Amino acid sequence: MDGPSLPLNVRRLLTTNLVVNRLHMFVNGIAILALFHYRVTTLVRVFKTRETPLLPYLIVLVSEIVLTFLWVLHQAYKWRPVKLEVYPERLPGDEKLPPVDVFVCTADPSKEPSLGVMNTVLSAMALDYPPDKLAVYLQDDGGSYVTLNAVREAWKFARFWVPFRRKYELKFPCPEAYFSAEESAHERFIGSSEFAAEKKIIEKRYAEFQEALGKNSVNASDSVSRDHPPVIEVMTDENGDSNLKEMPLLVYVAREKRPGHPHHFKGGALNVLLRVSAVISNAPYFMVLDCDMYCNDPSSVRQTMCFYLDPKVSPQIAWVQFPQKFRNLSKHDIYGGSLHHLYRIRQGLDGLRGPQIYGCNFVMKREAIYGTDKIQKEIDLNQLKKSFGSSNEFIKSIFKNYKPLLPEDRKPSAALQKELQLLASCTYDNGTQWEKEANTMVVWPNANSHHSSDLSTLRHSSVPEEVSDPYFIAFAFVFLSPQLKHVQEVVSFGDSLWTLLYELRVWMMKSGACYFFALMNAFLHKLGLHEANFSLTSKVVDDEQTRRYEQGIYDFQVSPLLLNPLCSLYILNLATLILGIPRIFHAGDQFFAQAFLSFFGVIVNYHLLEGMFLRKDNGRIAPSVTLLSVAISAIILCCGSLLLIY
Ligand SMILES: O=c1ccn([C@@H]2O[C@H](COP(=O)(O)OP(=O)(O)O[C@H]3O[C@H](CO)[C@@H](O)[C@H](O)[C@H]3O)[C@@H](O)[C@H]2O)c(=O)[nH]1
Ligand SMILES: [Mn+2]
Repeated sequence: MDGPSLPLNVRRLLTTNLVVNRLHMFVNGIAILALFHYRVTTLVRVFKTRETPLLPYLIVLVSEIVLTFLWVLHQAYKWRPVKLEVYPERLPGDEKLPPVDVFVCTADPSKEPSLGVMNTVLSAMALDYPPDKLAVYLQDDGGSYVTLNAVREAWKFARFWVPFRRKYELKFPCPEAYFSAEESAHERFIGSSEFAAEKKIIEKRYAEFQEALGKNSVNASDSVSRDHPPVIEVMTDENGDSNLKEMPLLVYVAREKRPGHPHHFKGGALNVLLRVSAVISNAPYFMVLDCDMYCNDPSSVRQTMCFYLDPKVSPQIAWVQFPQKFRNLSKHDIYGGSLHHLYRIRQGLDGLRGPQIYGCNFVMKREAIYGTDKIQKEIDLNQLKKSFGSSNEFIKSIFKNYKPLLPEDRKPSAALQKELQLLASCTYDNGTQWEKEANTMVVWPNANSHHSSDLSTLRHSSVPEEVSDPYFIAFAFVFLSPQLKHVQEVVSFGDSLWTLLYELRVWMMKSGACYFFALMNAFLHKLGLHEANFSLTSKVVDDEQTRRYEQGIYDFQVSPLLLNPLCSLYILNLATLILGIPRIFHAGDQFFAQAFLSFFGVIVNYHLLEGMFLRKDNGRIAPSVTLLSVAISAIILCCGSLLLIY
């Protein structure tokens, strides 16, 4: 046995990366300063002599200030990269582990097929954790009987899957992943005939389960209701003779929905889950999963306990964030779906005060989100009601030693049912502090909010420079050094060089489309002209799209609104390159840098050119989008020429 003094987690400094990062920061910083020196002196000269129009210089200066500001902020990610290591095998015995509640959110069985959602639920139930300390809640924002039936089926299948996973220590807690993974052929008990026989039975049961869900999912979209009372069902065995202690708790929750009542999307769903679970299991920790994010490793919750049970680390942390890992990525990961740039950022954040929350796949302290570590015993009850709403039971649950109300047979008493109806009602948190703070805390769509940190100096040099000018070197350096740094990061992370191109493309596409609209949204929201909105991502697999993705062909079947700015920029860039070529021949190296940057943009984003003009398949950019973009870029080009004249 390992002695108690062995650490549960270790923070290893990535020294080589740290040195490379800081050196790069220093040198690149000096080059940026040189660039600003050049800019300011040129600007002063132009201002005095008025030899050329002033405006383009000012625009470039402002964009450079913004980019430099972003660059400086991003250096935090690189300041102190560390790697966290955990040793779950050193954790104390099961009796000392704290309970954990798992929250899974789903919203619409026609866009989020039941089989996938139930696989997420099953993967959480099959985690390597004491079953009497694990409770899985599925919150159904569709209020759909299709989902409720699917949970009942999942419970039946889980009765076999959970003990099977545990008995044979399978590496995949998610049945779908287990049955489709090649690695499952290397499981520990693969040689045993008993295992083989049992596996066969489970496989058959899984096939039956799949079939049942298939039948159940007919009319999935009609089953969705936006006007219904709360429905909460704790799964249990009807005959009551089996040993429930060996199964984690499984609870279906559909919070009340009424037209005209804001429901705050996933944030609202999580709030209801926090309240409902408080009176059922009230675990001090909760894990949040999106319905398509199954647990990939049976030990994941144990891994988080390596932080929470470490008395030195635990008081300083509110959550432990897992990386999101995607299955079925194609060889050419054209959309950067591996999210490795986020992994790299995480190493930096771990070295500071820890990562941001990604919106799912994290384990959080209940206390941290309640803010209750500050509550003193003597606090006034009315004060608490202002924060936590009117339920006495919920308020009692905040204090230590609270015993949740669910009896051992998992059949809620009438009193508990009444409490649950109250806690899952859509008006529960009206007027409370909770409504003001917590709903907005989780609801903000945070996907796509991460920049690829390495690239923000990309467009730094963009105004006439002669190759022979000494400042040209500074410009060239500021352009090249982030690219080289990006190469170093990608390669040292073990990714292929293609990743460079794909990450660059995704970054440019996000900048030209997503960030642009996000900015507009933020402005409109500030002006009160726009309500926060959320449209559910469809998880239904489209064969044609999958085929294109496998072949590394971009799919442009998205809203034209997103494509227009991107295509207009591309065409603009292409046009200036073509129009500028004769000038390069006349004026020689004076335009080299400009021409090179345009050329770089055209080449990196070649997939847009292809999508607009060369492809014929359904995934191409619609001709109407191309036409509109040509028109927009022509207008910008004309305006630009006018600007240059004055
Ligand atoms: O009204 C709603 C809308 C969504 N969801 C659920 O929220 C999750 C995320 O929705 P999805 O459409 O998959 O959003 P994505 O853009 O893929 O998700 C990103 O953005 C979300 C919102 O910030 C984060 O929660 C996710 O972790 C992050 O991956 C899913 O399980 C949904 O079922 C609800 O429960 N109620
Ligand atoms: Mn999602």
